[in-house]
Parts: sequence; C-alpha cells; structure tokens
Amino acid sequence: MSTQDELKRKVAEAAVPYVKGIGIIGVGTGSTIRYFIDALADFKSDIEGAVSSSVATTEHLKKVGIPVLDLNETGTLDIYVDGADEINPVKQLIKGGGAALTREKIIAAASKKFVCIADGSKRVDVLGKFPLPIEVIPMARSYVARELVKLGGQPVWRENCVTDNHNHIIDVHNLTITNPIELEQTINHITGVVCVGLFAMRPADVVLVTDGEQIVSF
Ligand SMILES: O=C[C@H](O)[C@H](O)[C@H](O)COP(=O)(O)O
Repeated sequence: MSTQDELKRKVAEAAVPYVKGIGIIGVGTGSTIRYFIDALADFKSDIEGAVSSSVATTEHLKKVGIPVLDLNETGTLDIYVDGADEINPVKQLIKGGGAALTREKIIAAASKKFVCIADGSKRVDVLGKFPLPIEVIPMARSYVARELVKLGGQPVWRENCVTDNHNHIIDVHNLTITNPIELEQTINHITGVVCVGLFAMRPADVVLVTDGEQIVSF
C-alpha cells in the first residue's frame, strides 16, 4: 500500500466514530471512501443502511453487506461522509475528480452534517489548482465551454467519461477561485450545466485530514 493510500485508510477509519449509532448514513465516492466503506463493514450490524452517491459506491456497499437506500424514502440524513479533491481553510471544497459530483452534492444538501475526509495533500489556501469538474448535458458541452472561457478558465472535455447520470464532464483549468460562492452561483446559472464541483454554498461541516501520525480536524 502506498503512503498516500495508508493516509487515506487512516483518515477513513477516523471517521467511523462519527457515524456509530446513526441509522442511515450518506456515503460519498472515491478512493478514500472505499477505505471508509471497508471500515464501516465491521460495524454494519449497527447501521440501518446507506444512501449512495454513485454506482461504484452502491456496488461496494452491497458487497460488504450494507443495505443501500433511496434518498427519496429516507428524508433528511443526519450525516454524510465523503472525500474531496481540494479543501480550503473554511471547508469549501472542489469535488468531482471521480465524476460523482452531482449525486454527492445532492446528498450533501440533504444532510445535516457533512464530514469530509482526506489525506493532507488536499489542503490548499485557495481553491483552483485542481481542475474544477463540471457535469454538463452532452449537447451543451461546447456552449458551456465557451461560457467558461469568458470566466477566464480553460475548459477541457474529460473524454471517455460518462457520468452515472449519462452526462459529460468538463474540467476547468487555470482558475484561481478567490470568491468560491460567487463562482458557484455564476456557473450554476450557465444553461446546460447540471452541477459544478464547487462545494462553497454547502461546505463541509467537519474536515478530518491526516498527513502523518496525527488526524487533524477543523
Ligand atoms: O467524484 C468524486 C468525488 O468527488 C471524490 O470524493 C473526490 O474526487 C476525492 O476522491 P479520492 O478520495 O479518490 O481522492
């Protein structure tokens, strides 16, 4: 296991106490979350079920024996656990490196508490070094890309990627995101955008990171 994987495993295990005793948990997507699901499996008798943010997470949850529930049936969730691609000091995030941003944002919005877990390399002062993922309706891809150029970004189509919602992803390079809320609102208003992977209006509530022996929370 690489050092980064070891850090992901450690921080994922540190999130387990946050969900113990909570009946239904929202579960994100990605390599860090895969470790979280593995850790959760040991406590599955305490868990009523999970709401999943992707096909990959659904398969993993089922494989370890955790029931997958429909968000339309569960109502508001007490807790959502997910990873991130970048995290700033006020817990705003870039997400979507694994193309799961839309369902992740829906579950985050429908949860009382969002616990974000990541290895320390994800911490930044200013968001934007990681290309910002945007899910778009396929026929709007070129139009949305032109609008993103007007905002100063360099959009790149993530070829060969079709999301779980059958849409496309544009990754926007060269953005220095000094006002994340404003940018999230602006991109939300471009016709054809399904979702932007900027989690600024609904940031994480708790961030757990590790870059060595210690788990830091803020
Ligand atoms: O679409 C994917 C998600 O937003 C992930 O949570 C994010 O990309 C972080 O993934 P990882 O834990 O693999 O770094």
